[in-house]
Amino acid sequence: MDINTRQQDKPSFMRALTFALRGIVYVFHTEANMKRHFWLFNLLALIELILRPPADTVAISIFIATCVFAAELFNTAIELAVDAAVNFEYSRIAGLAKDAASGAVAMVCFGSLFAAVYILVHSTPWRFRLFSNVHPLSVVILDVAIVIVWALRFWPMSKHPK
Ligand SMILES: Nc1ncnc2c1ncn2[C@@H]1O[C@H](COP(=O)(O)OP(=O)(O)OP(=O)(O)O)[C@@H](O)[C@H]1O
Repeated sequence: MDINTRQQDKPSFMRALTFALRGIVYVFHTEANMKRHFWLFNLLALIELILRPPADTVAISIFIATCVFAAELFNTAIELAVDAAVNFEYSRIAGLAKDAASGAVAMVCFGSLFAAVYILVHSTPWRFRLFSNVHPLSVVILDVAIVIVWALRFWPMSKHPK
């Protein structure tokens, strides 16, 4: 079956968005590393809600977190494509392709550690600001990001067409 047949009644932007969301939800449900990234994102959000850095720092940290999610999505896409291409047979090149894809995720995670250290240093002196009204825009950004990421993580996984 043509993969576009099922959703041709929707406008192309909505169709593309539906496919993208389906891919994200699939990876959140199936990849152990993506679930780890999800909990690390929650830890980051909680620390930022407590230390309350300025909104520009929060926005950049959320962007970096989405880069980690995106890297894991690319990694999974490459793994699936490689498995489909070699039909789960052993292939040295297939193995190398998967190693390189995992390396990309490791690189982004490594880079994000520097950002985490920067945020922690930048937020000194550390004060417990969870219930304060310091930097209210930071709270708005974090709340919106948390709601979106939780929705993507726990959205029910749809069945893929064969
Ligand atoms: N078809 C294959 N041929 C040769 N080596 C492979 C093949 N499939 C996987 N490998 C090797 O096993 C490793 C793990 O592959 P696997 O598909 O299990 O990924 P994974 O454990 O889900 O990785 P990740 O933790 O990055 O999601 C690869 O990095 C590669 O070195």
